[in-house]
Amino acid sequence: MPYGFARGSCWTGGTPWFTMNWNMVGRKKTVKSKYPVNGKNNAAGGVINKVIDLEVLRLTSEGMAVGYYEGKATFVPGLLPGEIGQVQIVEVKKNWQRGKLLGILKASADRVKPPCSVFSVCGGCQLQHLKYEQTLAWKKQWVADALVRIGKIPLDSVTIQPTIGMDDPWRYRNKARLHYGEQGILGYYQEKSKATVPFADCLLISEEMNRWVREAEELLGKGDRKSFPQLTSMTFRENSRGEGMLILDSLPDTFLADVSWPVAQKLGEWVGPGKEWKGAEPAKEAGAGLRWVWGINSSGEPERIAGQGDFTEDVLGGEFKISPLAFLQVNLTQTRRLYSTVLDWAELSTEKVAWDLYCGIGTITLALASKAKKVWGIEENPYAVADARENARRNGINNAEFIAGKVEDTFRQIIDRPDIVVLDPPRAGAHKRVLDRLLELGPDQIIYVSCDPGTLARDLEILQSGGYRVAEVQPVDMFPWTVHVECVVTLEQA
Ligand SMILES: C[S@@+](CC[C@H](N)C(=O)[O-])C[C@H]1O[C@@H](n2cnc3c(N)ncnc32)[C@H](O)[C@@H]1O
Repeated sequence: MPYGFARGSCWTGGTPWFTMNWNMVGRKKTVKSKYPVNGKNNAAGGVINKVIDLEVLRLTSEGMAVGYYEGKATFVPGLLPGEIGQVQIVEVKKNWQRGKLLGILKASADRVKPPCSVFSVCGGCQLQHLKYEQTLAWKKQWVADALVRIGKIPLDSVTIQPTIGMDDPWRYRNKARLHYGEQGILGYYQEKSKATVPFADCLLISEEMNRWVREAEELLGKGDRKSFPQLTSMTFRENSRGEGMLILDSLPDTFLADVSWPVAQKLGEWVGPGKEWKGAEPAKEAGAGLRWVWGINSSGEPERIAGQGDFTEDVLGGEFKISPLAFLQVNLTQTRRLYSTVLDWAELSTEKVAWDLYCGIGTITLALASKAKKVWGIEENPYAVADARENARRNGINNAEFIAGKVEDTFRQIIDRPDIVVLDPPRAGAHKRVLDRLLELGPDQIIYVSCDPGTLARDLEILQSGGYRVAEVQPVDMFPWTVHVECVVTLEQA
């Protein structure tokens, strides 16, 4: 799914740092090691159920505490560096073992009480037990470790800035994906599990979005869900004006063919009609509140169920239309800081051509276009490309051109050589063909935006081996209280 609540770990996570190698952030080999849940294997020299005292040295990239017991790396959730915990061993492997925390014997001065009542079971946040400033320091360190260990980039050759944090790091998410649990209750998934965690108030989303979740449960869950049992999950999005969009996943074809008319009518009454539903109430006045309901049909296409007009967001002074399946960064406050860093670092002039690869709805593209001679954007999601073209029109930009398709398959359609390339790939990083092409073309500057330090470092090593120098790295806390971190990196010809 191209949208959803950022769950659990980054994809390099789960593997202890000491066993990480290039392949583990490579393109072919998928890392499956995710601390298996049953602990039957004790053929590796450890003792299942043994209770030990463990001193924690550091956190893994998944936020898991790690210390050594009799020379064996031991992983435990819930502890912090410097702490000593009483731990029961639940799984033993040749090189590592996993434990369950029984109690904290020595607490860190950086420990805080997690404000969320379901923090210990929900897979959404991993760091609510650590002081916010320390989470920022830990994220900078995680980026530095990845650059050194995976990217082979000497730390004395690059400036890594402190992580840009938030003044108020709560209720920042503009999107949440919920799953049905027992009795039609909506919740997030638990860490590494499909079991749902119901919640009364998720502190990462607005109070308003929390209310929509509860209303959706009433309308679509507890009562009417049996009219469309295939509906297993849904996504809410909210813009900075407090307007909301609900996207229902995997609708049975019959839903859109009116069989579930009572449900559709309820949705129409909730947000105002979109389709010409029989007997629907007139559309509500525009304004804050849930305004749109879309369904994803069995072909994976979005269909409007209720609400009129477009879901839009204001980014750096521009107005952007966002289709239900198009990507938008989940934290608008930090997105503005991220994009401002890109714009500050981009050495652009009206003589220069820029490429914006993996451009989404064209947010970065259009910001670059106002300073450049011409900007080319490439994006594979057809709905996002249509939005990008519409967004250029709405914002009066006529020097940006968009290509629909995978970057690795379409970059040769761009007829202008770039002076500067911005790339913002998904978590898996850039395709090797894309990096090779950049090395062939040799733009003066490459700005790499990434949400995964592991794949970022892997790709930076390739660019560095091909003649670029990593000049500066700016981590941005796009996902407070989680182990995720966003980075902007500028590279110049060595
Ligand atoms: C991290 S988002 C960045 C989007 C945009 N730069 C922004 O800030 O909103 C990555 C984008 O790359 C797109 N994408 C993923 N794989 C792609 C590929 N191989 N070629 C082109 N676009 C791709 C996704 O659809 C998504 O819109």
